[in-house]
Amino acid sequence: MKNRQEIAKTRRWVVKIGSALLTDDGKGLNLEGIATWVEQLAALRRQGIEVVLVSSGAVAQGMGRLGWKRRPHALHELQAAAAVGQMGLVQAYESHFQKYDMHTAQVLLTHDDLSSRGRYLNARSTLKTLLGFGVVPVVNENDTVVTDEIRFGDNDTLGALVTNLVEAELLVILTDQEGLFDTDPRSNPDAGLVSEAKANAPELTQMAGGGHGALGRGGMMTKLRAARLAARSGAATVIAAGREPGILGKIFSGRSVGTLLLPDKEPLVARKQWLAGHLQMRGRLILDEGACRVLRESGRSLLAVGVKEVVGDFARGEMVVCEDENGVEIARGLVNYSSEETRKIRGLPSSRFEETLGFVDEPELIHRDNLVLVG
Ligand SMILES: Nc1ncnc2c1ncn2[C@@H]1O[C@H](COP(=O)(O)OP(=O)(O)O)[C@@H](O)[C@H]1O
Ligand SMILES: N[C@@H](CCC(=O)OP(=O)(O)O)C(=O)O
Repeated sequence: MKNRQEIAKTRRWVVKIGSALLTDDGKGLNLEGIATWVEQLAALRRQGIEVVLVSSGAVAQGMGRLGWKRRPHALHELQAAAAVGQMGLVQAYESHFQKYDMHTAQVLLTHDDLSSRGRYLNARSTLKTLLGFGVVPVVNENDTVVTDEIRFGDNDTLGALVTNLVEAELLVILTDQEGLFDTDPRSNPDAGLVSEAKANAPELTQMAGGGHGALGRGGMMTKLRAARLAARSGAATVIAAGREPGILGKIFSGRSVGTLLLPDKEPLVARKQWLAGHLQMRGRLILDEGACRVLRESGRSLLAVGVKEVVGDFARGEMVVCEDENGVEIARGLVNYSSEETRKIRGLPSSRFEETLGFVDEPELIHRDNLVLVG
């Protein structure tokens, strides 16, 4: 994406709503706010945009339900509050989306889910399947099970990782400020709004250095970092005021609201670079002539039926090299089945996976989105 006019052409967004907005200055869950955001999200859906919602607010809502006045420090108490509060949070979203005949799905993620390759693929295919069914996934960190060291801590980072995961083109971070200012507007009334910048521009780091609000966790620094993470898969980020009426529609129509942080690369280029450069190869698949031709000429997914031999040990989600029978590398990709499973299903059509393995994941051995051609 190069400018705001291109936002209307995007098809998949991640929208993150922060604690600062959701918890109504500590007075419990901001149900009025939720009603207006859901209305706007439903309108986006009617424009053909698929949306993953990343919502904070579980801890604050749980504190309200348990009658606690102050945020506890003990991790187990925070985790208990989150478990109680998450119920209220998803209830609120589900009942509001129902008014628009839309379904929601609760998705709780930990850092492990996104850093382990196998779970990464699982989370990715579940989220994409939900989007395909027109469901709005409501994502939060799985506060109940995470330990201190591996907490995302703030949902900005989680929003960015989900953006990478589902290859969204836009990450929208709704917060209690109009966007990124050149200094913290809470402590400096003359602070000026940054309307547009490259996510990786070094001068932004100092601007975002202020603290965070009483209820939020990350402040602007984690939002800037999130924009930089999102840019790694070619997504743009808009940081904007959740309380401004119709804010999502304004962003969609290219109005100059909030801060637009642009990636350096287009999504496809970014993804292919990531696939090609950042992962260790774990094994090799030797393909027959037909499979080589299909990959080279039509850019389709690799099916097990075209695999002649499997070399090495790999797990689901790991990177493998695809070669022709003369050892010439054709492509690399993330494989949907382990080496042991692939040995059993090589040469077979996907209709026979279930009888052979006792289960079936994806019908493709390597999905074309996870495949990069070499040369
Ligand atoms: N340069 C800046 N521009 C805008 N806000 C900033 C800046 N530096 C720090 N902040 C603070 O970040 C807060 C928003 O972050 P946070 O409280 O974590 O919200 P959320 O819960 O929405 O993530 C603002 O209320 C503001 O005080
Ligand atoms: N997972 C936590 C949210 C963490 C949090 O507050 O993040 P943020 O909205 O980025 O300041 C919760 O639901 O309470």
